[in-house]
Amino acid sequence: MQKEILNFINGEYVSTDRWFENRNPINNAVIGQVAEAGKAEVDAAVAAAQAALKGPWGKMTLNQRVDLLEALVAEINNRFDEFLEAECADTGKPRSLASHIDIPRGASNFKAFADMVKNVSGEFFETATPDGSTAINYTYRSPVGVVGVICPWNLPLLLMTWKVGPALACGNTVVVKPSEETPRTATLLGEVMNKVGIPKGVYNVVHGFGPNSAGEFLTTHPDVNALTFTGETRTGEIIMKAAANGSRPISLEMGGKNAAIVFADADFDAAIEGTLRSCFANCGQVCLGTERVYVERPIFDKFVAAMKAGAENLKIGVPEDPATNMGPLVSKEHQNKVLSYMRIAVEDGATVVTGGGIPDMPDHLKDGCWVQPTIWTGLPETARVIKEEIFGPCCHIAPFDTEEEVLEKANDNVYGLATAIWTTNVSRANRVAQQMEVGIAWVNSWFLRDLRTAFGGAKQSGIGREGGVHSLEFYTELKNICIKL
Ligand SMILES: NC(=O)c1ccc[n+]([C@@H]2O[C@H](COP(=O)([O-])OP(=O)(O)OC[C@H]3O[C@@H](n4cnc5c(N)ncnc54)[C@H](O)[C@@H]3O)[C@@H](O)[C@H]2O)c1
Ligand SMILES: O=C/C=C/C=C(\O)C(=O)O
Repeated sequence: MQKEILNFINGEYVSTDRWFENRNPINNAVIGQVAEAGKAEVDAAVAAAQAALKGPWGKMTLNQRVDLLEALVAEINNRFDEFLEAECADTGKPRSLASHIDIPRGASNFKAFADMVKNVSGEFFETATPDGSTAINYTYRSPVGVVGVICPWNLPLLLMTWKVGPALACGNTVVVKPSEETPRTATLLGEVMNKVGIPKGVYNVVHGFGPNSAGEFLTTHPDVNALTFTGETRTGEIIMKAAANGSRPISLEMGGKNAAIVFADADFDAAIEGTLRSCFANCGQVCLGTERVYVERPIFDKFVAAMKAGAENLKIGVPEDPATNMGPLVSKEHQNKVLSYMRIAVEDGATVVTGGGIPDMPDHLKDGCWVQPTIWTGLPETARVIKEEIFGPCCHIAPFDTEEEVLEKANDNVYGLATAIWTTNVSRANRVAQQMEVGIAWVNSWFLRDLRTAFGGAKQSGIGREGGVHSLEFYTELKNICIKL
């Protein structure tokens, strides 16, 4: 396990004289030191990214780029176990989860966008001209240039490559600022970039924090042509303001307070399995996860009882234990935030169906960032744990009687990222999904991902859509060329 985690600039690992701690959330032990990038390092990374655009990378054909991206996929898979160990060390998440979601998607994101750029077509019009002749009009896409990529800590490799994949596929270069909580896999990817022959300067990594650190230095850098961010809405607003200087495009994937809606005619077992996953997977640290569950009254009591049993059956433990279903939260800071909401729920009069505190852990894990999977009922819709994003393994379950009522409640939130609707009535599923004010609606499923589909949030959950051809809108500059014949 790497003890010193360095920046990756212009194809080389770069140290600095400022270090911050890298901790493992299962026991909060310091497992490494991270070299914090200052303004000089961010300037060097941006300059390297600019130079690469004018160097071999900028001169490559689409097919040459696609071949390199496909080589990236193969090499990430060759080093699968190293990425797995690094991701689990940073996050404490179960290996069973990271080996099925985080690392495979870390590779397949590159494949998805290599395929997309290979197969996407443009526009062509034959235009009659006033002089009786014709002209042809067609579109041509160019890279936007240097893309600043700011990433969160919950799915570090997946969410970083979800941005770097299309950016590189479209011929851009990137400067990545991973979360300070989870620096390892983005750093390891630098070795893979060098190994497969991605030219130096195409992929750069600068470590640090937000304000007055690498994050701010990157988002305010005048030579960064576009900014893509995934993280909290408040942070996204700050970055949006920074992007305004120089009128730079932004792509924002932000917070959520997602609702699951369970109708009485749902496949009960499927709804329980899917809702348990959407509430507790990744210790509830998934932006698409559920923190509000609305259940049609006839099955409410049975549903709450089944959710309680499922939550209490979750094995909380360390990544390497194959029986582990749920790991810790990412940090002490986040653990304190989630525990504060558990206190707030009780103060507001919630019935604690299960959880609400810290699980008993063996002595060697007692200092970890653990929290119990928690279910509440009985709160009014105005309660803070129903309005505010907690980003932990907790949900409030409430009954409803009509479609109109549940739509009103589910949509009454500043966020609008995702929803999961459980019903066997397809017409109702379609009707309800269309009326949900979100970017992503799953029916009888959750987190089922086709990377060609549009992905993003409505309201305060995001700006823009990425995925498939939708990523072209952000990662390319579209030009119309008109030739008079
Ligand atoms: N919509 C999505 O697809 C999606 C996906 C994952 C996570 N999220 C959201 O992310 C949040 C959890 O992640 P987080 O705690 O890392 O978010 P965060 O906003 O605290 O940090 C995200 C990143 O922004 C950086 N940052 C912070 N302040 C900055 C500033 N002023 N300038 C530049 N960079 C700055 C951080 O260092 C980090 O790398 C949750 O709200 C979750 O909903 C959304
Ligand atoms: O925590 C948020 C998860 C986001 C997932 C994706 O962006 C994806 O699946 O592409």
